[in-house]
Formats: sequence, C-alpha cells, structure tokens
Amino acid sequence: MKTIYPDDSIALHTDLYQINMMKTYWEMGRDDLNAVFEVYFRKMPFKNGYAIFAGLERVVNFLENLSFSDTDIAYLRDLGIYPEAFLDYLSTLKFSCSVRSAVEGELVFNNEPILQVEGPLAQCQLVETAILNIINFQTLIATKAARVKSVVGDDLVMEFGSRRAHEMDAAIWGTRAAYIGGFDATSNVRASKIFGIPASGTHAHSLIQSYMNDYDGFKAYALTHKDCVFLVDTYDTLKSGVPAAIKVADEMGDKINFLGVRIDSGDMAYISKKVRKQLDEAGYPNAKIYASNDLDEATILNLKMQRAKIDVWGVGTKLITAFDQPALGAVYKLVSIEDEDGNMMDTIKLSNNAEKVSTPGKKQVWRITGKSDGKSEGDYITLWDEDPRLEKELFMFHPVHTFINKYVRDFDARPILQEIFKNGQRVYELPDLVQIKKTACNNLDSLWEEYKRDLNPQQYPVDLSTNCWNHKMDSIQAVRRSVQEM
Ligand SMILES: Nc1ncnc2c1ncn2[C@@H]1O[C@H](COP(=O)(O)OP(=O)(O)OP(=O)(O)O)[C@@H](O)[C@H]1O
Ligand SMILES: O=P(O)(O)OC[C@H]1O[C@H](OP(=O)(O)OP(=O)(O)O)[C@H](O)[C@@H]1O
Ligand SMILES: O=C(O)c1cccnc1
Repeated sequence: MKTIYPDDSIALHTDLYQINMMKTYWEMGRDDLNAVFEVYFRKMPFKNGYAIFAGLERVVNFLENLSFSDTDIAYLRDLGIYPEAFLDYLSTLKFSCSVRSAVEGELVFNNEPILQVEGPLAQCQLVETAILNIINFQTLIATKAARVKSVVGDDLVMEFGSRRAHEMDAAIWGTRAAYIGGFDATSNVRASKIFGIPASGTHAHSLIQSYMNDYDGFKAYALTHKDCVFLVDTYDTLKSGVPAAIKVADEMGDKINFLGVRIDSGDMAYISKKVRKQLDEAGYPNAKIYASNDLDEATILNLKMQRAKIDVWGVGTKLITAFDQPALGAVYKLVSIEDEDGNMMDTIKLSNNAEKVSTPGKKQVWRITGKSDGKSEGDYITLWDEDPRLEKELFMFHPVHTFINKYVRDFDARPILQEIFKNGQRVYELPDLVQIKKTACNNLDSLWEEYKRDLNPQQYPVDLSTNCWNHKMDSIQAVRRSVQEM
C-alpha cells in the first residue's frame, strides 16, 4: 500500500538522477569538490531581441529553505536504493554554495550565463532542477509580457490567465513575471495579496446569463458596486449590450463610476468603433472600452493597425501558457571542477554545431554601454578574474563568426552576475516588486530600438573576451587530443 507522508518539503523538488549522482559523488569522496555550474539558454524566446530575467526571488526562497525533512528521508529510505549512511549524509545537508545571478528585471540574452552556482559538487547537482524549473518559466512569461506591453504602449494591460495557466503555481508566479514584464494589474486576487500587484476585474457572462438579459444583469451589478465595467457581448453587443449598459449608467448617475464596457468576441476592430460611437453619443466619452478574447501581441498590434477603439487589454491564455513558445530551454552546465590536488579544472561540452559548444570556465557577463548615451553596445563575457573596466578599449567580436567585430572606447561596463549567496549565506536583499518592474523598464530604455522591435529584431551582440575565446579554443584542442589518445 502507498505510504502517506504528512508533509511536502521542497528539497525533493529535483530529478531522481540528481540524488543518484549525489550518491556516486558521496561514495567516491567527490561530493565536496568545488564545482561551478552556469545557467544559460541557447535561443531567444519568441525570436525576441531580449529576454527579461525573472524568478530569482523564488530561487532564493527555495535555496534558503533547502533541507531534507524527516519524511523526505523516510521516503528515500522506502525507495530501497540508498544506504543508511547516505541518508544520514542527506539529512544533515545544509546549503553552502555561492550563487551569483542576474537580478530580476535585468535584460538577458542567449548564450550568456544568467545564474551561477559554485560550491560542493553534490549540492550544486541537487539544486539544478528547481533552479531551471523556476527561471525557465518566469523568464519566459516576463519576456512574453514585455512583448505584449511593447504593442499596447501606454494603454493599460491586465493579466487574465489564471484559469488557463498550467496549475496554480504557474498562475501565481506567472502573474508576478507578467507584472515585471510590464503588465499593470491582475485578475488573480491571491497574486495581488501575496505580491501587492493591483487587482482588477469586470464580470463574466454568467452574471448576465443568470438574469437572462443584459439590463437586469448590469443593473444588479450597478446596485452592488461603485466601479462598473459591463461585459456587453453576451447576446448582441451593439443592439442589446451597449444600450443596456448606457441605460443603467443613465439611471444610476453618480451612484456608480461607469468605467466602461468589455467586449470578448466578434470582430473587435469593427465592434469597438461602433461601441465607441454609441458611448460618445450617449455622453460617455470617458467610458473606456476593454477587450479580451485570446489576445496576444500579434492580434493586439493588428487591432491597433485597424484603429480599433480599445483602451484596456485583458490578456490570459496566450500570455500565461507562453502559447507560441512553451519553454525557454535554459540549461545548467558544469563549467569548472576541482581536481584531487585542489586545482580548478575548466570543463567543456563539444558539439558538431559550433553554437552549441559550451564556453569553459567560471565567467562574468558585462553590459557594455556608451558613456555618452548610456545605450547598449553589447554584452561581453569574460573569465571571472578579468575586469574590462580597467581597459581603455575593448575588442568585441562574434564568438563564432569572429570577422564580425568592433573596437569600443569610452564605455561603461556593468557586471550582470551579482552576488546573491556567499557560502550558503544570503548577501543580497530582495528588492520590492515595484522596484523590479522599474528596473526592467529602465533597462529597456537603454536598449536600442532595433533590438526591441517585435518582429525580426537585430541580434544583440553577446561576445567573448579574447582571453575567454582563447581559453575555449585551447580547451577544444585539449579535448580533441585526449580523445585521439584513447
Ligand atoms: N478585427 C480583428 N482583427 C484580428 N483579429 C481579431 C479581430 N477581432 C477579433 N480578433 C481575434 O480573432 C480571434 C477569434 O475571434 P472569433 O471572432 O473567431 O471568435 P469569437 O468571437 O470568440 O467567437 P465566439 O463568438 O464563438 O465567441 C480572437 O483571438 C480575437 O482576439
Ligand atoms: O481569452 P484570454 O486571453 O484567455 O482571457 C481570459 C478569458 O477568460 C474569460 O473567458 P471565459 O470564457 O473563460 O469566461 P467568461 O464566461 O467570463 O467569458 C474572459 O472572458 C476572457 O475571454
Ligand atoms: O475581470 C475580468 O474581466 C476577467 C477575469 C478573468 C478572466 N477573464 C476576464
């Protein structure tokens, strides 16, 4: 019979193979070797020109609470594959790694480290799954949200996705990521309570259906609420919904704030123009038109092109499920490991595809901006102990097509990976969510327009320092030699 374990700690939020590798490391006396792993993704999500990093707060929560509970150990014992001494080792395990990461709201790009974990090999291995789980999802949704925000401009955009999200965690953390990426409010009350995101909402078709007609439904809502946005498309938007909304607004006068109407079906360009006219003619030029119905950045842009008279956008399914690209594909790779003599040995993963060959060694990413205009020149990946701020001139070149290159002078260089944990102790204070949202917005301001456009943006340069590039070439040669010698 299945054993019931009364609690659900998060230490087991990992893949079984991580624990199996931990066992190998532990039995072979390698669990404490110092290791460096880096997180990066290979392709820009949605073919976008940038991604917005999100998820660090949850990663921090996870790492700060990382320890195996009694029932975790009991469960692992019940699997019958781990000896008692190994279970004892797990039960006393305390997170002692150092973590460096991009901060939330930072712009990040493909093929650069966005988070780095350094510490005992076994621990680094254990945390991979949760870190990727969190960063992959939240960064994806923040980026999708930024794409939507880029087309709505100054219009308000509300997150409506909870009912279609991939379960409750995705609704909550996806909403937070959407807020970071530029959304203004959410319909999810719990996300609003937890994170302080403004809550916002209209009403559903069921309210109108329960009264069997628009007028009675709107009237009932108006008698029970000050702020009113009426959903006008249940039966017939132009013949019934909007006239009923106007009638109720007229009757209620100052007793309500008639904020506007929502349309949720039909040709929203055509209908919104007609609705605008009806509202204006009835003396409600300030009543806003809200729209929802499977919206995404492409549909919104198209509706704007058709001069749809929509003021507020509700976006659910296609945002929260990252409909057109359901996974970011970030990976977590070992880049350096201590040998038996205590020296750090950098590691590489080869591939026939040049873009897929990993870059060995512990690295830092520097955002290079022009001193005069603060605009981005590109990202510059160095080995950890290099500091481009000490250089007068940088030679920046494409890591695969090296003939694409430039010299940069009069630049500022800002390190992207910040110290978050030092030997298991958090040294980074988590910023307020509003501050994170502002950071994302300011970062986007410093990015040239050509990287920000929705369709076919220019590829943002992510270059390797000469030292980093030489080190990679030497490592490739060394591996090839050792393979030939076998
Ligand atoms: N003028 C428009 N231009 C481009 N896309 C639009 C326009 N109007 C609506 N859409 C989008 O077209 C998609 C489908 O709309 P469609 O009218 O087929 O469905 P619907 O109105 O929801 O149908 P139903 O009446 O059964 O609810 C939605 O994603 C909607 O956002
Ligand atoms: O289309 P999305 O971007 O996912 O936005 C959320 C959708 O959820 C609601 O529809 P639903 O049919 O679930 O409920 P309703 O009865 O309120 O229309 C709402 O009317 C939106 O259409
Ligand atoms: O408040 C709304 O209008 C709303 C909320 C969730 C989903 N769709 C619409």
